Amino acid sequence: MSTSGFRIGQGFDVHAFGEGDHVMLGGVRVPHARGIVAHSDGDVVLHALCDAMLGALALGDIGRHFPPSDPQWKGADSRAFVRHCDHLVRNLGWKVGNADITVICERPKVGPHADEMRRLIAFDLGIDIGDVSVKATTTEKLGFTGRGEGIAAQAACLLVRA
Ligand SMILES: Nc1ccn([C@@H]2O[C@H](COP(=O)(O)O)[C@@H](O)[C@H]2O)c(=O)n1
Ligand SMILES: C[C@@]1(CO)OP(=O)(O)OP(=O)(O)OC[C@H]1O
Repeated sequence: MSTSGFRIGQGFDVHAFGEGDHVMLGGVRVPHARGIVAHSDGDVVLHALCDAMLGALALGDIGRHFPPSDPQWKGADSRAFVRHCDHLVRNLGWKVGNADITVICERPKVGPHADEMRRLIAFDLGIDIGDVSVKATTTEKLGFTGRGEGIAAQAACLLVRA
């Protein structure tokens, strides 16, 4: 592995909408006309972030660390996945320097909840809220997100020496 002072990672996740009245996004319960189909709480923001953190150190992906076949993770709070990834990263001598996350959906509107997501993520990573960015975009009604069939998120993070 490189001995330089930085490692970069990126992650991407998609979940389908299903029955329910809310979606978990960045640890925040966001009211919505649909729920999420998933093994865990289906938080695409946190799943993309975990994959970015794991990817930065070539540690595999979220499904390797928390297999969807394992009943232990049924309905799991995805904040626990983030904290676990943070422990892994810190045990190897790194921490998240900053993270930048984009949520992709027509609805729900993410903007009103973005700062609370940033606060929770920064807390779980033990970093400053100014080092966590949460943004959103529609796909202008195109594709599966545009048709309101599901929601996606992508994340980039930079790891720095702890
Ligand atoms: N689910 C979403 C999608 C978008 N936003 C905010 O609206 C802005 C415009 O989105 P476009 O896709 O039309 O460019 C976007 O920059 C976000 O600020 C949102 O809050 N939630
Ligand atoms: C998070 C895990 C946990 O079992 O399951 P899901 O909630 O279905 O989410 P996914 O993004 O498909 O990632 C795989 C799994 O690690």
